Amino acid sequence: MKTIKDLGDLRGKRVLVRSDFNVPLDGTTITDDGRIRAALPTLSSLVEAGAKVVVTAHLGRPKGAPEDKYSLAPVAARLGELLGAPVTLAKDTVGESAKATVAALGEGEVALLENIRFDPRETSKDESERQSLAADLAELADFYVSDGFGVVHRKQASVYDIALALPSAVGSLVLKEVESLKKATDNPERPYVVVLGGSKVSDKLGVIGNLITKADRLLIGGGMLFTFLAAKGYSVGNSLLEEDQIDAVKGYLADAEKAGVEIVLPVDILVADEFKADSPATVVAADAIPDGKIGLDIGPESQKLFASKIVDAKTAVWNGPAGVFEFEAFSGGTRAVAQALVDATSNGAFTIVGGGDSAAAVRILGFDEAGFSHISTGGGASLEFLEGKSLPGIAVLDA
Ligand SMILES: Nc1ncnc2c1ncn2[C@@H]1O[C@H](COP(=O)(O)OP(=O)(O)O)[C@@H](O)[C@H]1O
Ligand SMILES: O=C(OP(=O)(O)O)[C@H](O)COP(=O)(O)O
Repeated sequence: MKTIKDLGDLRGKRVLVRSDFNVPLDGTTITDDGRIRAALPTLSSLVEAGAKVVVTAHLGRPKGAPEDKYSLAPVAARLGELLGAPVTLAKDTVGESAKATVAALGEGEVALLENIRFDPRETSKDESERQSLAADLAELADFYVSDGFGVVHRKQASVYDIALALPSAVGSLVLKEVESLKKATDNPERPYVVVLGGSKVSDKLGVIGNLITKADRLLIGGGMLFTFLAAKGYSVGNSLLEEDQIDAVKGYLADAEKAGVEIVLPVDILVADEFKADSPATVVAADAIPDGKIGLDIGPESQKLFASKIVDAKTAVWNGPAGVFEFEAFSGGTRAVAQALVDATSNGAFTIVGGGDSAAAVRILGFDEAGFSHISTGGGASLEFLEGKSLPGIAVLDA
């Protein structure tokens, strides 16, 4: 893979960088800027080299059309603060505003294109549509740098197709991530424990089949645990449930048993009447979630159980908060998992936290980042890497 240095003298050249700026927001306030900070080494090195830096990124999952709540405006403002120089936000992705913004860039200046997922071609399954967006992006730049580690598992126009349309290089964040994650894939020390949670259930259930062949123990929390409880025949009230995945989960449970891999499920759940910060919380047994209730966190017994299954790990990977940690009353499970990982790290384990929200949770809940061996900016991306899958946004750079 070419690095930025291999691109030669970049002074005055337009360099398009794909970053992952999918940060958590409360309205227009960024609640954790970790992903923006993680992008700084690459962006600063391009600024120092005198390049005209054009950044493309997404925020959330808009439906292929502009939506104010998914505007990258808060990101442009924060990026400007962190770089110490204003970052112009183009009003569109590859249209007139983007062209004018790029044309006005001076050497060492940075501009951000509006949310690339406002263009339906970005996530299209139709290759020719993606290629047409990549061609539009390519007109805005001389070189492409892939630095959005959190999206390298997506075969999307600004991640994959663009790398075939411009001379390309890998950014320093992607390189750093790959180096750290390799430590968990090349002969991981055992026990190897994987903790899963979060809300991207259908995405992340898919990794379990492969992880069963690699890990010794899988702990299931967050939104995905309810599909497991349903697979065991329990009712889950109004909790997050992927009904069409129940059979697949039954298969994972059977495969894990055959392979001697332990699947640890919560024994109690913190439920509420509504998905709200102030909805009163009650603890119920995992096999007795009442109708109408929503599971928003793992319960106190499960927190102890999870901690005991994490502390003796020699390699531990965690993706996906154990509960809705953004609501204080439902942050206990996530806190317990994070603390157990910190304890495992001090016992000598190699520990990885991955994912936009999981990494944000660690910082928002006040944990010292130094308590973990590696905090990855990618959740789905790091899981797919650990599964041993080829990641399109990285593989394409070797093409
Ligand atoms: N029981 C639950 N029900 C609904 N959402 C949940 C539950 N547990 C955790 N979550 C949510 O999962 C979100 C993060 O999921 P995800 O995007 O998959 O993680 P990451 O960004 O770390 O990869 C958080 O916003 C959290 O509130
Ligand atoms: O937040 C992200 O991934 P993550 O939640 O797996 O860490 C990335 O920005 C990818 O977003 P996507 O899962 O909508 O493609």
